[in-house]
Amino acid sequence: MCGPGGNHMDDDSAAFGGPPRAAAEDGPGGGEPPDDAEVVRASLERVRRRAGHVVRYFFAHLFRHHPHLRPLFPAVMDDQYERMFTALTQVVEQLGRPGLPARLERLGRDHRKFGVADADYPAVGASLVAALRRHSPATWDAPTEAAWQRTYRSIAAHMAAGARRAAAAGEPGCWEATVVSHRLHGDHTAVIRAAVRRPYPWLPGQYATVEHQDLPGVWRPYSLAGVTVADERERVLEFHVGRVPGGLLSGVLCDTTRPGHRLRLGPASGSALAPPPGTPGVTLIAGGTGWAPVKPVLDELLRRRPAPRIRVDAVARGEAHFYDGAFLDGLLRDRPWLSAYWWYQEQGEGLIRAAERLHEHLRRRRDWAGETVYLCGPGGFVQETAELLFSCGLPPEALIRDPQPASAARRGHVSHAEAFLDPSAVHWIDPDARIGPDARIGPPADPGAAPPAPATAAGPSCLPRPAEVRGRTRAS
Ligand SMILES: NC(=O)C1=CN([C@@H]2O[C@H](COP(=O)(O)OP(=O)(O)OC[C@H]3O[C@@H](n4cnc5c(N)ncnc54)[C@H](O)[C@@H]3O)[C@@H](O)[C@H]2O)C=CC1
Repeated sequence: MCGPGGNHMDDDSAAFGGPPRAAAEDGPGGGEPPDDAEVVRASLERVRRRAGHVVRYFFAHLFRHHPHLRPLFPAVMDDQYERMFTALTQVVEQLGRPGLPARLERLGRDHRKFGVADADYPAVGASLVAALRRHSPATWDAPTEAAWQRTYRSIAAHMAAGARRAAAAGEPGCWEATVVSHRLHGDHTAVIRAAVRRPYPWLPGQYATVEHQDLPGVWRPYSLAGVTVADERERVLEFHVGRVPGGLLSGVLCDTTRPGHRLRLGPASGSALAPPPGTPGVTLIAGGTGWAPVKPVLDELLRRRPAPRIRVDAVARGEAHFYDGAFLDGLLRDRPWLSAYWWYQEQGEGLIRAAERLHEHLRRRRDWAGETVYLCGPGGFVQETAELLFSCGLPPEALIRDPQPASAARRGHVSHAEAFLDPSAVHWIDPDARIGPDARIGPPADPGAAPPAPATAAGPSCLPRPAEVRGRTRAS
């Protein structure tokens, strides 16, 4: 399915293509004869440079033949074109991987928020094949069409199965939420709290897709920065939204959102969760609003018995951009043993100066053995920090992160010219990567656990207040 209104890659990522012939015939989890995947991959590669035309044709075909589907998509489709082709490419790359059927079922579950019905899947498949056929005049043949048909039927079957399972379990297609508070920090980051009137199952580290009443059909993923049980019926969800230049939803969420506005939320998704129990030492590294998923993971770690050794490193583009300072102050006041550093660039310094300070600090550490690192933030920041950690000796499996895959830019382009003009045009979070091999799955939080006793095993960098931390940082 092409993610009607779906604007994040998890909505769209498994939208087309899918498990190979054997999976279609044998049911979820079947084996893969390589031919369908190979044929489909080669066929997609041939239209890559005409991707812009392919996706426009696809949507025109879909809406011409099935006009009832048009309202499921955003009014302005430009963004959707790029996302659709990115998603299509991503799924095709994953064909034959063992995790794909389960991923597709999660995707089908998530698509319930759009109001997608079982009957819509064949319509999407027919338009997809029509668009590919139209743009491969010299190479399209009967075996290619048959491979696409089988692949698509299989993916649709898995998605529909996931949707049916969620419905049978009584899960709503989406959660209606009401904004209860909105705070804008440094004209850049909004902290939004929204209440839902029914249980919202989630785990620290997960994200939810969000739609605002003023932008129907525009869904974006935001990490859950916390879910508070207000009373028996009400849960309050916290989101941290950084303004994305030219972004649709982030602008509305930062600038015009007010208490009382209505949001809709998809189910909590993603598996870059807290490290497993028994992890002796955890370093939490956040850049900008990458703090959002780190906050509940930290909260969960602090509840553990015995508490692991915890170090926090938060990076921001300026002192005013530490938007959660009050929370952090409180945390450090109550837990003087907690090691926390804040890194930011001075006025006039380049954007990456703060990251460079953090990197100098990480380079000096010698205690990576047995350490688990949770890393989140801008794609470039995550990439560079991950490379640094590996060079310090951290094994890849000890890093939990939400990476933006290196190939994201390549996948995101919808026209030949764009690929050359702006080789790094894709900026949105890649939720699909969260369920890839880089993400590690941890246990649910233990909300009943008591707070940890002050630890004596704190490292040498135990600093009680951000101001002191910043002073120390500057000196380093
Ligand atoms: N779960 C997830 O994967 C989440 C990911 N994010 C991502 O984190 C980002 C946060 O954006 P903002 O808050 O606007 O952060 P920002 O643009 O203000 O950057 C924060 C800090 O990161 C460092 N940084 C930024 N780009 C860098 C680069 N290319 N190389 C080295 N250091 C760099 C800078 O030192 C900067 O001070 C967004 O891209 C968002 O998609 C945010 C929340 C959750």
